[in-house]
Amino acid sequence: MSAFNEVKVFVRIRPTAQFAHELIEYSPDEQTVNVRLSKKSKTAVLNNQMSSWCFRLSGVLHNLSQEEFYQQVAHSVVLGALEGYNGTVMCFGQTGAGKTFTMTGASESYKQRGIIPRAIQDVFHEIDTRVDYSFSVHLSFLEIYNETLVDLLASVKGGQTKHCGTLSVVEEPEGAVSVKGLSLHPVHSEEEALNLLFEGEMNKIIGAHALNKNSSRSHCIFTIHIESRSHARSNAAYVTSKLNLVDLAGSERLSKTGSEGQVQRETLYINRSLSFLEQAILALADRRREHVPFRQSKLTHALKDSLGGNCNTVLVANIFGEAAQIEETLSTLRFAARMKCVRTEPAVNKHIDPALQVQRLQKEIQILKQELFLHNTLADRAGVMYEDLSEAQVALIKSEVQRYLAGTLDELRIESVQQIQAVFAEFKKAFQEQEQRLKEQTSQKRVVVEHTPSTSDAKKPVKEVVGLPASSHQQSVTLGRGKGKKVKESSRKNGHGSTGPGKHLTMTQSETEIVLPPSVDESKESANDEVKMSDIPPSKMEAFEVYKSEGGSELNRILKKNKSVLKERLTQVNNLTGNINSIKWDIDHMKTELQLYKEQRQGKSTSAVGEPVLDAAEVNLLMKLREAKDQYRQHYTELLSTKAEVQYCRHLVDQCRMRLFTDFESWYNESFVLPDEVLSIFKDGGPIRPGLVPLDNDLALRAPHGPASRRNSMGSDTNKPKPLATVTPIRR
Ligand SMILES: Nc1ncnc2c1ncn2[C@@H]1O[C@H](COP(=O)(O)OP(=O)(O)OP(=O)(O)O)[C@@H](O)[C@H]1O
Repeated sequence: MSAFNEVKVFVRIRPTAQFAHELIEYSPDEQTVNVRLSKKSKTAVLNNQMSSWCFRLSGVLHNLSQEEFYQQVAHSVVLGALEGYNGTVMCFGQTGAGKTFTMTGASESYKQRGIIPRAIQDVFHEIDTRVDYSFSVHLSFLEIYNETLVDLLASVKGGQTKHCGTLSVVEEPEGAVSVKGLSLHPVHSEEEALNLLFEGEMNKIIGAHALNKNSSRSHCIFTIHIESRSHARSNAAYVTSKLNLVDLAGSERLSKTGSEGQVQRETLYINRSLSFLEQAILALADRRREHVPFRQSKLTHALKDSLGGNCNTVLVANIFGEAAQIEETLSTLRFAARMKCVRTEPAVNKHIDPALQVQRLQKEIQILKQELFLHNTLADRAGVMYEDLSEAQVALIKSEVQRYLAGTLDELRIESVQQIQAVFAEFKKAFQEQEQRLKEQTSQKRVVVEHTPSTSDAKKPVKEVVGLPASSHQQSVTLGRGKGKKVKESSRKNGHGSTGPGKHLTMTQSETEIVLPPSVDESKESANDEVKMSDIPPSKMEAFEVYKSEGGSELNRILKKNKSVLKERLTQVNNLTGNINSIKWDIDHMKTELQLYKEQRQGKSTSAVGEPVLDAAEVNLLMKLREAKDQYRQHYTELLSTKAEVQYCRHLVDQCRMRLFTDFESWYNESFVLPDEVLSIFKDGGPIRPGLVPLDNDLALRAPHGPASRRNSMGSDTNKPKPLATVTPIRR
């Protein structure tokens, strides 16, 4: 079935010997009905221009047996219901046109049985063939009489109903509707279901009528509720559906039927509810309409999900074929044509059984745990636990986190997700406690006095004082632009008591005065400081220059010194390399010359013991060669040692630079970025302690000798050195 379906609309013409062929014509394709009203027609109330209508429908069914009619109209809807699609088959039309005959059939003949008994038979027949599924079927039978909901099976035992009292239509999630209080009767066979149908039929309200001696005076909705589950073991999903078989009360004209009293009252109700049904259909057919007035009557409300929901809907328009009824026939066909424009969106009603789903998931967890155990065993982590942590384990994690935050524990051992969660929970708790403490401290310490400046005060600078005695405000504070981010004490700015970069910044007015009672420490620290304020923090470049000349001057001096030592050592390396290469060249040259001497001497002068006799020039050359080799070794050793020094110097320069940057960042954040509340946490002490770190004199390159031992004391060198000049090794 497609995503969107048009409602299928069939016309059924009640057989008659006086069929008005001159007025009603249906085409051979059996999908079109033409209605003509001639001027001569007694009942014609329409003008000449509007005397002919053509209605295109899903089928015009005339002289069809009940079986043929069922197969064409209802069989596919019944099959859909067994698949999980809701279905509705509804008969509409004039009193006596054959709605009940179509829906229930003639009681005197089995062959003449209508859609409901055939649908029941179809359902149970299909259930028998679908052996892979288990089905449960329930029935309900609702009557709407004079806008009152009546349970036609209320008197039957064994029904299930969740609510007692008056029946009411209730809306369920996703646009479905149900009738609260309506009894649902489980049925296991066609016979059981038919018995309930007959029982309900007996309770229907029927009255004698001019056009029908057994006229239905109410709307009746017979519903087959189907639930099916696959026999596949682990399948927690199941589908449900409702098959609504609706026999509407007949539309009629009071004037025509001459009804009086009770029947007249019923007729008024019937006509009113059918008129609301038409309005709902009109709204549904017009796709631009957002609101559909379903709640105007019990009938439209009860049929809400059948008309505009996820349902396969079929309308049977029952008409007379006689000339006398042509106006009602026209009106029924108009309704049918509108209904054909309504679209529904059939969808299978899938559900998940929570109990089965839990069982399935538990089994899955079990398997996953086994797999995890196997994996951990193979990865040598067999001891890792995945169960909930015990109180003792939680307490241990808590103490470890506290030690970690206090800095007495370097690492937290994490082996499972449970642990991670517990650790994070502890972190969160610690953070919240700290925050709470902070709030309490702030509320105790801070007294904010809002001050609205008088006209005369408006142009004067207004003061903001942080932690200073009231008497010292005026001398100690100059104000920023008002919306300024921070006001910092200069002692914090430079970290070593000197004036920070605040002095470079613009000072203007603020509009509030905040007076704080001083703490002892704060008053001590700030009493002599001139506080300068700015609304925008200085650029980092600018601030860095200031920092290097003030708070970070000592570190900067050491860095510069280290750099110059490094430069000196690099020059030495380059000089030594040059020397070594030139000695090597000399050595090679001398070796070539000696080789020549050796060749010239070949077979000539030898001593008494057979050794070659060297001349003075050759001896001289040999001595020079030895000297050059000694020199080479000496320079080479020196080069190695200088290179080691270069490495070490480079390491220290990098460390100095890092330290300068880190300290600058802390100083910058404390001076311009971090809120006072955070800074006060640091002041009060605690595990977190960013900020200025005392200078470490070990970073100074006082005596760059013995590089190996110093390098060890500084830890491993992770920075890559620049390549130095290379030397050519000599063969010894
Ligand atoms: N297609 C048909 N073939 C044979 N008989 C029919 C057919 N349609 C209707 N009838 C007969 O017409 C009479 C009236 O039909 P029916 O009771 O079904 O009308 P109705 O539309 O339900 O009327 P009401 O709205 O008053 O209940 C019945 O006796 C019924 O057997």
